[in-house]
Amino acid sequence: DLSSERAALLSLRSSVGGRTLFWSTTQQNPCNFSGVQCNTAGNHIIALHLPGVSLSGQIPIGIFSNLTHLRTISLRFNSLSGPIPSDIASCVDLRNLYLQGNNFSGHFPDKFFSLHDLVRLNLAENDLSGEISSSFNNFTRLRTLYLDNNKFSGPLPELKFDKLEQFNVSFNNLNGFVPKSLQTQPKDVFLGNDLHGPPLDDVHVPPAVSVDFREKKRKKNRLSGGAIAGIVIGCVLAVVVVLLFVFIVCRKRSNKRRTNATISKQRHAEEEDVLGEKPLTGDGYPAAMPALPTSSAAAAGGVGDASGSKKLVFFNNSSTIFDLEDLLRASAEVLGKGTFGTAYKAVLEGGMMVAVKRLKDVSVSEPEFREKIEFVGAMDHKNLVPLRAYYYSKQEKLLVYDYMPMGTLSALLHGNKGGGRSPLNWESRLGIALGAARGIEFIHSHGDDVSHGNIKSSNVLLTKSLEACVSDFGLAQLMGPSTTPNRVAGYRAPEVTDPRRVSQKADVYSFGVLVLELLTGKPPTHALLNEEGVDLPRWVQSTVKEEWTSEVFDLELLRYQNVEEDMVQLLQLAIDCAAPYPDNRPTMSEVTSRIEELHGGGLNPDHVHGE
Ligand SMILES: Nc1ncnc2c1ncn2[C@@H]1O[C@H](COP(=O)(O)OP(=O)(O)OP(=O)(O)O)[C@@H](O)[C@H]1O
Repeated sequence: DLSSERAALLSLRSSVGGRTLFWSTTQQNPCNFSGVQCNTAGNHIIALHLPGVSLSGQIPIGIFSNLTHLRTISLRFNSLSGPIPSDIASCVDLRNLYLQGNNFSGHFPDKFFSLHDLVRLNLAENDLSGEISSSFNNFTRLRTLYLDNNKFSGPLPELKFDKLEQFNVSFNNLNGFVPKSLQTQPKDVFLGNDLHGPPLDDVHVPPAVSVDFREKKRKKNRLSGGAIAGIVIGCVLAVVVVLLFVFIVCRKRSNKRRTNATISKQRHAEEEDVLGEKPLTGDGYPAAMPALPTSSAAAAGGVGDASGSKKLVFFNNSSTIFDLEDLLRASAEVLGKGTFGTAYKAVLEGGMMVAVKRLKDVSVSEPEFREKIEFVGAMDHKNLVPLRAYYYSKQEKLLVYDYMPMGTLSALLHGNKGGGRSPLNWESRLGIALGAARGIEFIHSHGDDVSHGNIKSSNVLLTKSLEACVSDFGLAQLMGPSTTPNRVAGYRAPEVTDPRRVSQKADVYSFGVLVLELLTGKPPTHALLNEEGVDLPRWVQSTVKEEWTSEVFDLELLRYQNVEEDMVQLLQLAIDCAAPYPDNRPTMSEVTSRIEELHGGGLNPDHVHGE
């Protein structure tokens, strides 16, 4: 008897913000609906979950007319009997109705056809009877329609749902032909009826067609003489280029060895840590870029251009040029220590701000470093943090990025939730997901083997207008095998064993976890210092199962009306991205276009402001 459990229910309800009446499926006590009364607080409940809790008997009339804000009703796998309560029709916002696995009988109530927002309807495994009405077409947003294993009879009407994803009418007493609109469904969903026509009848393919097809395929696979010649010439040229490169590198090395022999002593004395490790001040910040070298010290070693002086090397896309001395004169503060070294914010004399990353443990040779960093610097996209310049000397490797004033997504999501922090609204979160997706897609567009390798919320930085920019691209490949990125455990795809070799599909997995983090407001395992976090993909899967409900979403998001459907779609995309098998994950360009659809189609300015 639920009324005797009221205290437990109340405490459960308050733990989820007073909006969800949730009865755990592990609840063993048999209970029924007699004596359940809803007070005014009940009016705010938006989801009623009572799956598999041995509810039996008929649901008394009037329960649902007191719960008119319900969006989800789940009474699956109980022993409820009698007609489907018609007062469910008073829940005008209803999206999900799961009554599967009970003994409901009688007709599907006509009153329900006014529930225009219904998205998931699961009536499978009951004793429902009567004809399937063409009024089901009123559910224009329907994605799931499960009517299987009932006693529905008569013909199947034309059912046209633009967004239908799940459909099943098998094992009823239906007869006649499968209507045209449903002929694209798989055979299984119609079995166990007296139905005819495609897809139930096999379609015979004449052999001539398949022969033609094979012939075409063979032709397609054959290479023309010109193409073969092109490939041979290309290969020869590639070999010549490689040999030339090896020759130049060898010559350079032998020259360098000779020069080193004469000046090495003097250089070793002078060449020093450009920045030096200066002790931090009491509040954790040094007053300026530590240990500024004089220009003569700077000139003593390192990069060496034609004139022999140390220089910052700028990339083409940089509009503002400053030199190493300007940078070293700048006032600076530590932004944080990452896997690859320490990041500083430097304010140059004119007021320009840059973020300087001082790399440690670079394992690759100088030419390899330059080649890799030039590749990174050439990446120019509005959703990547621009790498403006780099500096290379034996002792010191610096990377100069644009400074991103709003900091990281991680800090914004999990930073101080107390006063002074403005919550991220739905529009911003969707925009951030889209920006990050576009940035990663751009990286992937440079070749099948080009990936980011370290996607996480602390590597997504934000502009003042909350535009997302992905950072740290290409750094993992510069480091030795002992450098393992910090706090990535929760983001790393299960198949990744070497953090320096992360496939594009593994980036997609990490991106999926990042989107789950955006939607749930929860950090994944070990994403934050000293915090456990959760295995986000598993947690979301276990909470959501088949029931698309609001419970997984960040409480801050629940205040936004009418975007739940979009949130559910983004959640589904994130779950797809975090599929355990890489082949089941979408590509980044598929991901981007799915988010673009939501961004373009779903966002109504009226919906993004709170209640
Ligand atoms: N371009 C930037 N603009 C503003 N802040 C930045 C910038 N780059 C880094 N930061 C800040 O510096 C901190 C340290 O960054 P860094 O990239 O070195 O480490 P991380 O992202 O925390 O970890 P990892 O190195 O494993 O990716 C970040 O948390 C961020 O707050």
